[in-house]
Amino acid sequence: MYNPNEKNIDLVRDYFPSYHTARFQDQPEPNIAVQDHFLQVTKQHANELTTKYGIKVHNLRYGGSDDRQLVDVFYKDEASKPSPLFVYVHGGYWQMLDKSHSCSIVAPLVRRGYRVAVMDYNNCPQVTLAQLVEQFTDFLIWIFDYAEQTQTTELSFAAHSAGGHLLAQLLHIPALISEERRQKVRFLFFICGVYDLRELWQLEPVNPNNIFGLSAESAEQLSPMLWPWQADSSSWSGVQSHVISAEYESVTFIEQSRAFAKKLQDGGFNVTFKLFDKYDHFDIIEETVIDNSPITSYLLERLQATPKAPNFKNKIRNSVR
Ligand SMILES: N[C@@H](CC(=O)c1ccccc1NC=O)C(=O)O
Repeated sequence: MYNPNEKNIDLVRDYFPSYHTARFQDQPEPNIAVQDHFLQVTKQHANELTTKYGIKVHNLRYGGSDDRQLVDVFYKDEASKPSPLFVYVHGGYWQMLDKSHSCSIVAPLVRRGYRVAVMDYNNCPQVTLAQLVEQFTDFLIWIFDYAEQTQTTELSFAAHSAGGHLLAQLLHIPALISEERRQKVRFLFFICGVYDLRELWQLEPVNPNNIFGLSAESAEQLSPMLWPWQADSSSWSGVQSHVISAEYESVTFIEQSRAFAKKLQDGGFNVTFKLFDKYDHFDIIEETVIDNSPITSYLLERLQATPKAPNFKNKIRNSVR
């Protein structure tokens, strides 16, 4: 947990998920091997969507003109058929990875009738973290517009690592998303995220030359862990959040997820916390490509539960009157 008096020399290690894998222990540098493997297999998953599985894709743009404010929407039949939409936000400490490493989850969901939007964003230092967060909120507005235009029945989001920090914006910004739009949202999956920037922004290996453009003050302002969550949770009562962590993560990462879930819960949100055995920061995403892996089974079981009845609360209230 955040402790300004902590002089732990291993703090950097705590903020480098690759050091906590239990795989590749026969390699000279397991932390390098695990990241290389992640890049290689996730890229393969992306390539196979069109070449092996015949999944179609629309390449769209949510902002900018020649930068990375891009979204790929994957689908089986028609892009605008009434269907649920699932959005994936990748991680990479706001400075690495792109949508070509972010498609592992696509095939299992498209097979089940989902459209899956994989979004890209400008990384630091091209933008500061504050600018990136602003561009991410542009994306959120865009995706709700898109959902309306394409007969989306319901909307769910998953985000990995630094992407979880970005996704927290959805629940936070008052009036960003209207009541009516909020009712379209069903599930948020926060997978191995970071929610407190107070330590990490000061670590040179994580934030070299302060490419995030943060100060002590802005790091606090941009930390979901410190936001006043009570403010508008009632308008999100139809949304279920699942905060997920993994056994082979640092204690710091596991505790950030646990504490974030607690914050949401104390703020009145519907939330669960789950710690997956055996996964590390990377294979928990790699295995989303497998239909019956523990992580995909978990996601599908929740996504495929009975849809919520519209205005369910009102109906109950009316019936007891
Ligand atoms: N350099 C980091 C890499 C990293 O943090 C990372 C890699 C892929 C996906 C997410 C990551 N972390 C947070 O977004 C490490 O060694 O673990």
